[in-house]
Amino acid sequence: MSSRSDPLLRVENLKTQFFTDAGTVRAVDGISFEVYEGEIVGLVGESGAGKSVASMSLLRLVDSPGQIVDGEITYKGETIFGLEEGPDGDLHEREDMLTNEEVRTRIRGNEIAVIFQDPMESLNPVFTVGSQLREFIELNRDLSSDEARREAVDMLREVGIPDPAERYEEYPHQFSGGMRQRVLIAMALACEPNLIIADEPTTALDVTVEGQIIDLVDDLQAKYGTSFIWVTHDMGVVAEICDRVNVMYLGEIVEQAPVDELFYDTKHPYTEALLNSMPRPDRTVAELDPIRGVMPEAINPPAGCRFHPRCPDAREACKRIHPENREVARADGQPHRAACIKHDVFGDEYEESVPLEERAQETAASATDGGESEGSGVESRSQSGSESGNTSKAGSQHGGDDRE
Ligand SMILES: Nc1ncnc2c1ncn2[C@@H]1O[C@H](COP(=O)(O)OP(=O)(O)OP(=O)(O)O)[C@@H](O)[C@H]1O
Ligand code: NI
Repeated sequence: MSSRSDPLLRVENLKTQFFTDAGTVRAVDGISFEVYEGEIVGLVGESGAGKSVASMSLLRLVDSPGQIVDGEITYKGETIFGLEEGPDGDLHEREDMLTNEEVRTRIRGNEIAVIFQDPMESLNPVFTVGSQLREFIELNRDLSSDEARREAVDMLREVGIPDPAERYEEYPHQFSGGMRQRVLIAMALACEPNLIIADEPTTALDVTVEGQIIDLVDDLQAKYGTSFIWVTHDMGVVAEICDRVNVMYLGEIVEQAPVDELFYDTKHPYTEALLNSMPRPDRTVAELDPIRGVMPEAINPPAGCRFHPRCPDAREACKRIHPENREVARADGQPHRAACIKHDVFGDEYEESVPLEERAQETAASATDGGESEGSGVESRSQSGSESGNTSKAGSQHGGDDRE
């Protein structure tokens, strides 16, 4: 991995929302992360966590009713997205922000390419695979048609398509799912981008083919030094391919660490739960421990820590303190960040707080007792008026609607 100079891509406090009839969906709610040259950065989390919306936001590909409402996206020092406060006090797009035209012609494809889960959405069924690849190269790379054709065949070979000159003449439906995904990788690589965003590119494939594609990406990454953002819900894939990982939950990054750290020194209970629910060769299916409950809607996230209703470690304080992401450890000179108040850097409110599970049991016990006291509930109420950590608006807006 390259040295930690300037990151290739820097995302700061990115927020993307959908304005729907049912309300505002806070799909991406203040995430920050970096991608350095030559590294594969994972974006992992359950369905609905905001991984795809985050990825699309990076290229300003979010469609109405969606909109990036805050934050900054910088690529090689250029502002893909940025806001500043105007004289009227409102936020405006910054002057140095690239225009739509600039993003489309200079950034997309050439600098940052995208690979999606479903290749059929990106390939046109009525043209041959080769002609589509050739045209793409021709358009983006100032090559003659013949040169582009040669390049296209080379690229097909490069991504492991056997008999590339013959397969060049075939249509997308004549390719298997794995082969089509290889074509998309060829297309993404064709303009020699510095960064490829891959959104669950192997999810629809069977495990063997998935493994082959991952090996291919690993090889190509080593050869071309391309950086990747790899979106997946699968911790196994993360372990295989990523250098650093961002774990997303309900629009937020709750843990951020180099991959080995994430697995062997897990700092966030959600990451822990994801790891425990992952099939592993050393465990039987019966030992799998699915994450309890389902992720709530991004339209009305729980107050406090968004994971607290499902968290085995949750305490009373977790219901009201919305923890931002803080550095809780360092690994090989890199930060290990987590958004969980059980860590010392968040102070001792967690330590002093009553575990939620215990409280529930006590309340149940005192109820059957005839309820002679309010039990530990009293204690929790005396802790009101918190000051720390409440930077989020979520707390006040949705306070208490998740109590029961
Ligand atoms: N066009 C849209 N209109 C309204 N809400 C949307 C739209 N697109 C996405 N969302 C919402 O944004 C949130 C994040 O969705 P996103 O697709 O980013 O999740 P994801 O992590 O990629 O999940 P998956 O693993 O299923 O792909 C979800 O609550 C989703 O319902
Ligand atoms: Ni997605």
